[in-house]
Amino acid sequence: MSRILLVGCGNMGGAMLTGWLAGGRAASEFTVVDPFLAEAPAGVTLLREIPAGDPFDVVLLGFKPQQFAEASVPVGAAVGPGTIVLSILAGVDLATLRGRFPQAGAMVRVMPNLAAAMGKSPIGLFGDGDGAARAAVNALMAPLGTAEWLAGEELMDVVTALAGSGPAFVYRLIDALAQGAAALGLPRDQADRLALGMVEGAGALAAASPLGPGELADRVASPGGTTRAGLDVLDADGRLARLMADTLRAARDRGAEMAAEARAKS
Ligand SMILES: NC(=O)C1=CN([C@@H]2O[C@H](COP(=O)(O)OP(=O)(O)OC[C@H]3O[C@@H](n4cnc5c(N)ncnc54)[C@H](OP(=O)(O)O)[C@@H]3O)[C@@H](O)[C@H]2O)C=CC1
Ligand SMILES: O=C(O)[C@@H]1CCC=N1
Repeated sequence: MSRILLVGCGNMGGAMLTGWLAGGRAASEFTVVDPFLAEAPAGVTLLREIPAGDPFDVVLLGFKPQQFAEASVPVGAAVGPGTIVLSILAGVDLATLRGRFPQAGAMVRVMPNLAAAMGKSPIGLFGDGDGAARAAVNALMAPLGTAEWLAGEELMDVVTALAGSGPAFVYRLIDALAQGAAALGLPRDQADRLALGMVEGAGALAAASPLGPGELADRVASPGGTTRAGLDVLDADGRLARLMADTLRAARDRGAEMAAEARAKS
């Protein structure tokens, strides 16, 4: 039984809370501080300000990076030498976070996505603290998905682009597939259903298969068939690969800019 404080419980903090509760953690372990959140799940304490009293075991920073300079100040009162502070803030680097919470037992950057609510999020981790703190973070992340510690902090912005922002890129792809099918005459609602079902099944199959995505694509493509004709369009001049590389680079670079903005303000 831990005392866990969520500071900012919007889309992402809320998804993590949902995942933890669905994974069996007791609601009574959680306190949420959020200025306007109308209600918290049953049994979770909802407050408007950081409470006085003993430091929490875990504090999750769940507000936006642009709010860091102001929102992080009162949080210090909830952090002691035994506290693990987790930050899901895109960009904001470990040194900036540490500067604000020098007393924390461990400071760990966490990059999940909204599928944490279903226990299906990839999660990038980078931080300090000892082996016991790392083990505690691993246990905390387990109900939310698959966590991986990163070898260097510079990789955090890449993982943010891939694992954190990635769902939005996939949603755009699903939409574009449906739009393309609709342009070829399929009713739009039917195109939406089929595109989503196809992506769901393809993802599940890839996750269950020992084959990599390249090999799986080749299995779909019969020689001289329809798939090869489509793949030839995606692959011409590395079109899709270049588009994805540009997309991830833009997201990665924005993370670095946000880190600089937070550094300058704190
Ligand atoms: N959305 C996503 O898919 C992902 C987001 N992230 C990260 O998660 C964080 C939150 O993003 P997201 O959930 O999308 O944003 P939201 O705006 O949905 O959530 C932020 C929450 O923090 C609250 N808040 C604002 N100021 C304070 C304060 N001073 N103290 C406590 N709470 C405060 C907000 O309240 P109010 O709305 O009233 O201002 C809001 O409920 C960001 O740092 C982002 O980088 C990381 C991975 C994925
Ligand atoms: O868009 C953002 O900045 C956040 C971080 C990753 C997903 N959402």
